Amino acid sequence: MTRNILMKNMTFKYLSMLKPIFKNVELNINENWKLGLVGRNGRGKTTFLKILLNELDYKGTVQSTLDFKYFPSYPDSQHDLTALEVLQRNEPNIEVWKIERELTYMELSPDTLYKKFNVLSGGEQTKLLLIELFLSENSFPLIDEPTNNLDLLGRQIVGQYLNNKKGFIVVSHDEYFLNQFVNHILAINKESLDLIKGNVDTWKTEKLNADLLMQEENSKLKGEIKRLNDVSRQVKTWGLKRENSTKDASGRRLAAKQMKRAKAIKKRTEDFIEEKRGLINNIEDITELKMNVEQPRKQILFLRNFSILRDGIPLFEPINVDIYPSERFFIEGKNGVGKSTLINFILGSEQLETIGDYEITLPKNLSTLSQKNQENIDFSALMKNFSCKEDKEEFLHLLHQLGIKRNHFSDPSSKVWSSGEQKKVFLANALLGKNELFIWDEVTNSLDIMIINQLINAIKNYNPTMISVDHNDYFVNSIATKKIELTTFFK
Ligand SMILES: Nc1ncnc2c1ncn2[C@@H]1O[C@H](COP(=O)(O)OP(=O)(O)OP(=O)(O)O)[C@@H](O)[C@H]1O
Repeated sequence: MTRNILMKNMTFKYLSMLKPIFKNVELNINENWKLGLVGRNGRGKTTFLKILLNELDYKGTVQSTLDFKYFPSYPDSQHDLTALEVLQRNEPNIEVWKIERELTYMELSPDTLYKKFNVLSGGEQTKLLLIELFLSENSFPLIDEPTNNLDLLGRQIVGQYLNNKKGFIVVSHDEYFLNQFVNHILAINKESLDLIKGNVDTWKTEKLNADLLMQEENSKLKGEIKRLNDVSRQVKTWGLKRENSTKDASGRRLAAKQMKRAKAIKKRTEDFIEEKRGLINNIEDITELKMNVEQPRKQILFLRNFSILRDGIPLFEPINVDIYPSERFFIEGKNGVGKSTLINFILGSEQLETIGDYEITLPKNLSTLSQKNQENIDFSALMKNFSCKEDKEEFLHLLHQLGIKRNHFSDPSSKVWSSGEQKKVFLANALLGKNELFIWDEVTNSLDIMIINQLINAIKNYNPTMISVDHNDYFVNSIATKKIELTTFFK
């Protein structure tokens, strides 16, 4: 007998919020589905998973006998466990050969198991934690944004891995990744939830058609609202006129009747708007993002037969690179090949031994964005850091363009920000002021596809000079003018 997740009339609201994130949700999810959970930043994807894990106080019912397991669940770094110990923490009796088999599917070497988990790369840790989810047969994995530490190849391997499993929910903004394995989509829209059979493309086509219909419906609704408002105003004016011009009792009665009618029409208009609000608001809107860009005056980067040495050994095969103003240069290569190290070297933040020749001319006004999405942003410190009121205003304005409303920011420290919202704070910070060079490491991580599109349009419009690393193929191919693939020195 297959088991299900059954939601009935489920409503949930965080205390600090005015509106509920979920209202009267009715869902029936089958345990065998490979379900992609999608939706814009801050819509409530992680919240949905927390509801399934029974960590939040919702109204209504959520029934399931499934044993939910959440990703990522990193081990406490103080315990200094080996990868094998991490994988056996919930399944102490599992045989090692079974774990090794999973490692092969993930293209990890068996000796990874005997290394300390803490020293492994982000991509390796992700793969191991995903393997852990599927070790116990009865568990139902809830996988929250697994791609952040994975390069393109890693995303393909994990995609294939998940394709061979069944029964899980995955949250991701990477559509290519999801399309490798999902067979159902649950989309959190502005005002509704869509549950469909198919992959992200199926859902997008259906959503596009629904949006087109809704746009038509919307203009009809707006016309109807205008007509009702006009009628109500007209009847009120007549009533007022009559009230002022008549002295006899029957005239006054008629005037009072007309005023009553005007009020009734007004009430009807308001009820109508309230009833249709969901329809009117469900279409996604997006504003234009502005960038303040100046071109550097000189060549930025000159590398000849260049590589960085670690313990006297080149990290990657020597490279030759020239970067000129208005070029957008992307550094590619597998996890761990040295992309971030190269960026840190260019920025001068790490003193490293090198081979070959190099010349780096960094302009004065530099925008940087680092790979780590820092947890628990200290908002009060951030706000204090603004040297003037104008900067703070510009920052809030940029956040607004990225879809974070001012009232969301009124008491920022009282909230737990979603990963995408946190990323937007860093992005807004990186967009402040006029910049000549943008050095961005993994800007697209955690951002939803609409924000990525907004960023692509801004970059195409304002033509900034960039040096960047990113694993989102769509983003890179849309804006890169030059790319280099770093390859490991020892194959
Ligand atoms: N404990 C909390 N208290 C108040 N607000 C919260 C809390 N946790 C999350 N939120 C808010 O609830 C909303 C939904 O958050 P959630 O993390 O579920 O979004 P998400 O869809 O997973 O976003 P992302 O795509 O950015 O990861 C966000 O606006 C977030 O700021």
